[in-house]
Amino acid sequence: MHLWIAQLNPTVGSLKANAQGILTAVQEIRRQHSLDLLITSELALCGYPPKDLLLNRYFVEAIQAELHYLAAALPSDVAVLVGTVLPNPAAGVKGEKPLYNGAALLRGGQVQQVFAKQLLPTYDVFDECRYFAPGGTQNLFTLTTASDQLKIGVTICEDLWNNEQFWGERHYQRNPVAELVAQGADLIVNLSASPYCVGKPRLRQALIEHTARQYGCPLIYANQVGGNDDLIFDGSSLAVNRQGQIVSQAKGFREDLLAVHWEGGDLQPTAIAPAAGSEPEEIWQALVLGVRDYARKCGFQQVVIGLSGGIDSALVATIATAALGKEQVLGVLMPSPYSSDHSITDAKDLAANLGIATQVLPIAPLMQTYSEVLAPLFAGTPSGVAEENIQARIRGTLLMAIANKFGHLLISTGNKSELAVGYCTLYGDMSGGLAAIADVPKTRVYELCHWLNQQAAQGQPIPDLAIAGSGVIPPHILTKAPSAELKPGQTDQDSLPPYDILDGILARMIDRHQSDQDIAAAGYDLDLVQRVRRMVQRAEFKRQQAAPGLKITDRAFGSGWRMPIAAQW
Ligand SMILES: Nc1ncnc2c1ncn2[C@@H]1O[C@H](COP(=O)(O)OP(=O)(O)OC[C@H]2O[C@@H]([n+]3cccc(C(=O)O)c3)[C@H](O)[C@@H]2O)[C@@H](O)[C@H]1O
Ligand SMILES: Nc1ncnc2c1ncn2[C@@H]1O[C@H](COP(=O)(O)OP(=O)(O)OP(=O)(O)O)[C@@H](O)[C@H]1O
Ligand SMILES: NC(=O)CC[C@H](N)C(=O)O
Repeated sequence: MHLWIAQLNPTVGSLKANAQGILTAVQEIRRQHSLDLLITSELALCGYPPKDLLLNRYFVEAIQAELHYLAAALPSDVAVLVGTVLPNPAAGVKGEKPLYNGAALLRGGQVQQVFAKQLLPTYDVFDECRYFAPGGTQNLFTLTTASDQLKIGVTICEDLWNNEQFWGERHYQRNPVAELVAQGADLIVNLSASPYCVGKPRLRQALIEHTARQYGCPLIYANQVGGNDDLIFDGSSLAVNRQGQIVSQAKGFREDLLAVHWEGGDLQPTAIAPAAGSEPEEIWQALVLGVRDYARKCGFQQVVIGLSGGIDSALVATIATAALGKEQVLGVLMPSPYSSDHSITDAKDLAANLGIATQVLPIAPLMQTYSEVLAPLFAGTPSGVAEENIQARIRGTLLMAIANKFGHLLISTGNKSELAVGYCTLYGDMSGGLAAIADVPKTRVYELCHWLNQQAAQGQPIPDLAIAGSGVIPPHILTKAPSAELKPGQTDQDSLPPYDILDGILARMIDRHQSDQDIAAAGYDLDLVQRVRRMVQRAEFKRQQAAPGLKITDRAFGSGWRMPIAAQW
């Protein structure tokens, strides 16, 4: 039997385009191959996550209409299992939610059978209990072709994740995979929308291999690809046989159509994508996809970035160049009287390497005007953070003026370490529509830049990036001390602990939820840990006004981070 995975990049809400994508996939496969069943990702018709669009009755009705249109438009001899929202017939009874997160089997011009997700993730970035009711247990169907008959068990993303043997603990009462195997499934399929974070593709693969081995049941895993707001979906769909060996594997971070072949009672080897790259390569691909899709799906072609000659803006400009093309990126250099000479030369060297256009807008006259206007009010006070922040705010205003004038998207450059402790200026360097590296700790920023330069030096390809100059990040950007250059001789380490120490503390505090004592026990100074926690808590008001940031870690300051602001704990 010829089973296929459609690893597609839906835009949330673009129902017609998403349905057309599925139809085109069917046509493309059928031009050269046989196709018995096509499996899409979770909520492929409306895109994942649709969030509160689901509270709109007309949106839900439009999805149903599109589902029936798609069923009618498909060739009648092909079966398609499409991820979609379904009405819950028991809506309203004892407070039941009105919808299921489900899948519809389209065959013979109609919706032949429907299946509902049973385990609804409601943690981190997921909020499915807000919209959906958990499904029942009727999730099997039989696929019959001239040569074979196959009992297929349908699961949707989280349904696969409650594996007590794999995790060493149980997360839900029910285990949909075990139930389907007990009901006689020959094969489990999983329609997923599983967002990326560092290490997630490997974790998923291990879970899938383990599950297939544990139940002696082959498994097909179809994941969404693409960026949707803060989330990046890596795809990395795959199929494993009953021994848990990979038989088909799709590309990561790209759309792909993947053949999965069933014969002799098991899945047989077909297409294996090249092995996953290194961790920096994976993060690089995620960020490039995240920036590209955010811009594309919001309707932007060009972006503007403030280039300080520092490492953060250098990395962001490089990501944007790979995401959108060098002609689509404008770097703006805005020296102040406190800017070092190298802030200009390093930024220009970077722009030459990337082949992007630059503009220089000196900000001294504006600083002077601000100072004169504020002089009567500020008279007799020492110059301090307020004056320093004016520089950042002048730059933010100029960048937003350019964004407005030319219809560009302003990409802000703050990293996770700064955002965590509030080392950034509201309405200043925090201005912008997308915070590309907001979930990348400063030490990772360095690691990514070193990786880029290493790839270039060794003549190794960097996915999506064609370098115009001799290298990528000018070496001086990597070696100089990080500085906001808001007053003479300033460095980040005047206000913050060294970044390797700060990031070590932050990873334990934020990603791993450790107490100050736990962190101190790992070798960090308790006073410093407590100071960092205070900074993190105090900066919540800034984070809640920040542009959305692309999630690449286990715990990002985005939709999965919900902290009070006016709180003291
Ligand atoms: N809970 C709360 N809710 C709402 N608003 C609150 C607030 N707490 C303070 N505020 C307000 O926020 C103001 C403070 O925030 P803000 O004006 O942003 O400024 P602030 O945090 O005081 O200063 C910015 C810091 O970031 C550093 N910086 C700036 C720019 C770039 C970089 C870099 O390296 O990239 C570093 C800079 O050197 C300075 O240490 C307060 O004056 C107050 O008005
Ligand atoms: N002289 C400048 N010209 C243009 N943009 C600037 C300039 N200084 C700061 N910016 C913008 O403000 C952001 C914050 O920069 P700042 O130098 O204060 O801190 P940083 O976190 O070390 O960032 P970077 O490593 O990019 O310098 C920069 O990334 C850049 O987008
Ligand atoms: N959409 C989902 O159900 C995703 C939940 C799942 N644990 C994941 O991240 O892969």
